[in-house]
Amino acid sequence: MEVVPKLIVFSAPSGAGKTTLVRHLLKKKELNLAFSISAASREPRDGEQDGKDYYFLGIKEFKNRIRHEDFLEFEEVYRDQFYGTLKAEVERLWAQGKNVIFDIDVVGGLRLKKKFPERTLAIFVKPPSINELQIRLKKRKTETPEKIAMRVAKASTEMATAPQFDVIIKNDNLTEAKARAEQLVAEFIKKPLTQDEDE
Ligand SMILES: Nc1ncnc2c1ncn2[C@@H]1O[C@H](COP(=O)(O)OP(=O)(O)OP(=O)(O)O)[C@@H](O)[C@H]1O
Ligand SMILES: Nc1nc2c(ncn2[C@@H]2O[C@H](COP(=O)(O)O)[C@@H](O)[C@H]2O)c(=O)[nH]1
Repeated sequence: MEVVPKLIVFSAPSGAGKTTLVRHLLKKKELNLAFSISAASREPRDGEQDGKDYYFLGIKEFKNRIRHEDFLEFEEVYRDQFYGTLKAEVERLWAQGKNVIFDIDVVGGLRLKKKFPERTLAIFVKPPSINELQIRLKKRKTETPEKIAMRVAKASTEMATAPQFDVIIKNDNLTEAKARAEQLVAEFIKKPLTQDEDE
């Protein structure tokens, strides 16, 4: 039987802990995961590397790639800030036989689930509260107060999408959230696919 690589999607409002959980899972070699490096139109943060954290495209180049239909999904997540999954990126990782893990916004996450319903596990990361998101983003020190406000302003709409995901992981206690994520992903990866998909 052909082994079909899976898609593991982590979505949530900004500051909920997607990146933290994804980085934790990537250390678990037995899960055979590879990170889908998204394209982004924003500037890199201190310490972020092009081709590792994101493919940092300028806005012009990003729009050019949209016109060429290079994206599996893309979204203007915040005003003038585009993010997207390149078709070529997912194909590259599938060719290596890897299960692909995504850290993407809720709209993008649900789009991928719709495109690949059987082979995707769509996980929503739920923070304890919207106020806690603000506290975490302030502590992370990567965003200006204006950008934090913009991200938090979107959080309640994003929280409302949680029931559309396959599963919700509460991220109040990080140790427990990591353990739950590991358990869910390991189970899903082992599960045989029930049907072929028209992709
Ligand atoms: N359970 C937790 N308790 C306290 N702090 C946490 C917890 N989980 C993550 N954090 C911290 O909260 C901050 C936000 O986490 P992270 O960057 O993983 O969020 P994110 O959902 O990826 O956000 P973004 O969408 O902005 O990239 C980080 O500084 C991280 O260390
Ligand atoms: N729809 C998509 N959303 C994405 C993608 N890559 C990242 N993101 C999401 O954007 C926000 C902001 O990210 P940040 O790195 O600036 O904090 C966050 O929700 C990411 O998950 C993507 O390819 N498609």
